[in-house]
Amino acid sequence: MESNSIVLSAVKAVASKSSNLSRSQKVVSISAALVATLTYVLFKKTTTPPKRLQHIPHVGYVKMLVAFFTGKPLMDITKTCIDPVIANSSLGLYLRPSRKVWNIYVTEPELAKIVYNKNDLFPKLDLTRYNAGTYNGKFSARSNNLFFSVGDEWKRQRRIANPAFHRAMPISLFGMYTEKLFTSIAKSHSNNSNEVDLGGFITNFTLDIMDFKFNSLQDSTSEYVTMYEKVVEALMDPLFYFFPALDTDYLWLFPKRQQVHKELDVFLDMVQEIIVKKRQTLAEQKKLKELAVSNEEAVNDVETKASDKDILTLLIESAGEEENNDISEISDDMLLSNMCVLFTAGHDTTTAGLLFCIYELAINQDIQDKARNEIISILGDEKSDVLPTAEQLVKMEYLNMIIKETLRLHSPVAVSSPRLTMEDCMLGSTLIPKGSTVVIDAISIHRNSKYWKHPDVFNPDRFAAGGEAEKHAGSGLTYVPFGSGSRHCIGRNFAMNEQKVMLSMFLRKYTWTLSEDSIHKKGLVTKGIFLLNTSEMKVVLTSRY
Ligand code: HEM
Repeated sequence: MESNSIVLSAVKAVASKSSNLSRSQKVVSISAALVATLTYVLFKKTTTPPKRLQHIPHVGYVKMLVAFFTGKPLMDITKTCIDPVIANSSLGLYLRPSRKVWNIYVTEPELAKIVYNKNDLFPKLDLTRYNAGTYNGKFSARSNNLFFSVGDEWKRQRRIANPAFHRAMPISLFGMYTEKLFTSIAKSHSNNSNEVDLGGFITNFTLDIMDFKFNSLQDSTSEYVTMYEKVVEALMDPLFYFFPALDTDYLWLFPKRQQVHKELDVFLDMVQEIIVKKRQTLAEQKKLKELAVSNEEAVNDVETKASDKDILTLLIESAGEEENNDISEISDDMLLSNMCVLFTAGHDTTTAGLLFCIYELAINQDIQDKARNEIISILGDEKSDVLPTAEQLVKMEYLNMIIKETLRLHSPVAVSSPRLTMEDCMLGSTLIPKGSTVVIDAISIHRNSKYWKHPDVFNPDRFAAGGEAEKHAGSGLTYVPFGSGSRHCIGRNFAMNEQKVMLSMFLRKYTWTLSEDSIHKKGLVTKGIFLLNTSEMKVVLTSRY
């Protein structure tokens, strides 16, 4: 029945039964009936997918919302709300509610390949307009950065950023910060206990790698770190994410949130200051280099080696090259916007990858031993830290398989950003109407038992040469932790190398098991819905030297 006729029949029903009531009683009854009916109609409208999508099975709106707001781990939500829907459909698609729309989620590798590869038919949805004025909109959901831009602006952003990610890899920087990580871990358990919560340490390690002069490994209570932690918490707040109007038009109702907005302004000013200082340093280095151009040694003194350069330096330098400009002419605002997006895209994801890996190695001691043996065969077993070289990293095949398997089983980016359907089209056997939003469900693809044998089991051998993963060729995209197509993760190699350096040094330095009172004793507990992470990783560490 149409909404109008529901309301009319409700009013008629009340009017017919209220002939004995006084006029004011009648007004009250009819108003109450109207409010109740309108609420029902609105509820029905919100919780039911639109007609044009009703041929695709959907997950329960209320069930999802409750799970979301009660902070249930994504795997629990997947098992209780999503898996049953997928199991009862052969389409390889299902619907899931998002803020104002129902997104189409893709679970079949063949269909994922079409969506990722046909960028003209399924471009990334411009999310910035949904976030205008919100906390996320001020922080990173802006049209002048690589992650959120679309169309020609995105092409320009990608061209600018490409050299920063592909020309040089800061391998020595990763090793240097791993040594700092060891020092700060050693300081923390001088009290004879070997139990360490690695959550905070790894977070600080990956923050320092972004080299915002956070110096979090030395001072985990530094102003930047404290501010940044608050920023992340505020970004992930489900209430304001789901109802962005509360973050803008109705912000006056939430004094605490207003305070959080003010804190963000201070944080952004601090990052801006870092950018200004970095620019000054680079400009001074450039002048010194010009002065010393005839003197080989002096040039080497002023120039930072590519393998030691942090991401901000690389970004400023490659932007300067692309614009064919002096570096002082690149917009500060564009750098700020990109640095903010790299905080979440590059830092949280890698932290999660490392922590999930440490968890899997803690509960699979045989795999930990085998990985350590490989590392020792490459880096030796001296009783001191060894910083691996790029050539040595290539030889760490088993460690590579472990990282890949971790990213399959616990993909930190659980789902892709939404894509917009530009024309009515078929995805497999299903009609996708123009204007629908499509999302790749990496978690479900990675656990699809049609392709992955015993998908819930951690088994790095899947990624051995000639192993299960290779046999999927021709089955579409069965493995998408870094996305695919033109908008695949630009930081993929950066993240893989960062993890390899840290884990190889960590395996040489320590053995570890999961702590008895770890929250993960019965299985990995994650937080987040789109980006997965964990707040705690308590392990018992034994130093090997
Ligand atoms: C384990 C670590 C990482 C994982 C699992 C990961 C995953 C992903 C995924 C799945 C996408 C594509 C999203 C989509 O298609 O909607 C993506 C995009 C992106 N990632 Fe990563 N990422 C990681 C590390 C990094 C690092 C270290 C950086 C930078 C320092 C980075 C920067 C980006 C950027 C800028 C994009 C957007 C690219 C574009 O749209 O052109 N990521 N990442």
